Amino acid sequence: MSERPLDANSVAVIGAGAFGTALAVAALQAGGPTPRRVILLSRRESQVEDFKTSGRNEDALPGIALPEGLIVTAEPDAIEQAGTVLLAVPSQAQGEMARALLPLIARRADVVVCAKGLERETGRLLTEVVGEQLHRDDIAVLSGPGFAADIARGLPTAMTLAAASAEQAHAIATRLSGPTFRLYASTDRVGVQLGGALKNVLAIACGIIEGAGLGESARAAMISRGLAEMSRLVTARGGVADTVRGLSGLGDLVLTGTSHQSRNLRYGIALGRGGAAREAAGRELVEGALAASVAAQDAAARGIDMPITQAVAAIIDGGFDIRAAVDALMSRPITQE
Ligand SMILES: NC(=O)c1ccc[n+]([C@@H]2O[C@H](COP(=O)([O-])OP(=O)(O)OC[C@H]3O[C@@H](n4cnc5c(N)ncnc54)[C@H](O)[C@@H]3O)[C@@H](O)[C@H]2O)c1
Ligand SMILES: O=P(O)(O)OC[C@H](O)CO
Repeated sequence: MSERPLDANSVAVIGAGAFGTALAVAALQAGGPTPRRVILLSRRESQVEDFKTSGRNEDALPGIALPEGLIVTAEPDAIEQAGTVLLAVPSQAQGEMARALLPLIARRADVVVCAKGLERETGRLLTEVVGEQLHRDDIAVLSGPGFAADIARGLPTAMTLAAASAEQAHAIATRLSGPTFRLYASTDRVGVQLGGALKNVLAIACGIIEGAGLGESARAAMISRGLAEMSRLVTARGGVADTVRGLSGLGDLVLTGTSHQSRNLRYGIALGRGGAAREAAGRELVEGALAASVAAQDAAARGIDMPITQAVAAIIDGGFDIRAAVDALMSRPITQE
């Protein structure tokens, strides 16, 4: 890690996809009257050139003009003095990205995971994966309901920032909150991350229900019972059950499970209409399709009942068709709510 002095007013966003670009816009606006230095690190020089000529990131956020003052670069050295580092690459790239940037990230910088998922091979939380690479145990996480396009357009959005201590969570949340982007502080990194990973799986289930024409009552049942599953895994992994009722659980599940802006929902709709799992995602990132099987395996290993997550995983793996999955869910023994 870099020993250089920190610039507390500087924010580096790693990954110039939809969410990274939106967070860079929010971070710039969060500065208020104090000029902020916000660096958006892309891995593609062509994207940097496009931004310089058009003032947009047309690949990631089509039609949205980005504010002046944003520094978009493909030069990793540019992040060296950043006081806050937001890792906005997909879940499975978080560890490798942290390893690559280790020499550049300042030792005292706040590092924030901004992806929703679990490590595919192990089921570990992304804060653990990144922490291992950076030799730290104080990696924070940002999660909750917020579409990148809404955030970048300046529509009102609220999300959760969870960190190892209440002081750190409050400091980062305050630093990144602005006129239209509001962060709530939490110390439940387990609950917040499991909420983000599992709501994607449950949004796929909502999509399957919609695509297969199973009705809105089924979707409401799925959201409630999905939340119950989420709560069981959160508790078993040492998180706080109440967290699932907040922005990172219920809030994000309602958003992702009902809005056609969601890639996870659209993927589920394609599956529900009979599409093959391999083709349903197209070229889009569908985090829930990666998280479903690892969450299902984790639940099974812990002896936790997560029938919806298990059904989604089995449908994606081709082990279950939708009719069989519905029959299996509806014929389970009657239990207490
Ligand atoms: N898009 C949203 O509305 C939104 C909102 C909240 C959270 N998220 C989360 O943010 C994460 C990123 O999503 P996104 O929507 O920005 O995706 P995206 O596909 O728009 O962008 C991903 C970016 O990461 C880069 N990237 C991909 N693989 C990489 C690798 N191996 N190494 C380095 N860079 C790599 C890509 O070039 C791209 O710029 C996901 O975990 C998602 O769940 C997204
Ligand atoms: O497009 P999705 O399904 O990845 O959802 C984006 C965000 O996670 C919504 O909060």
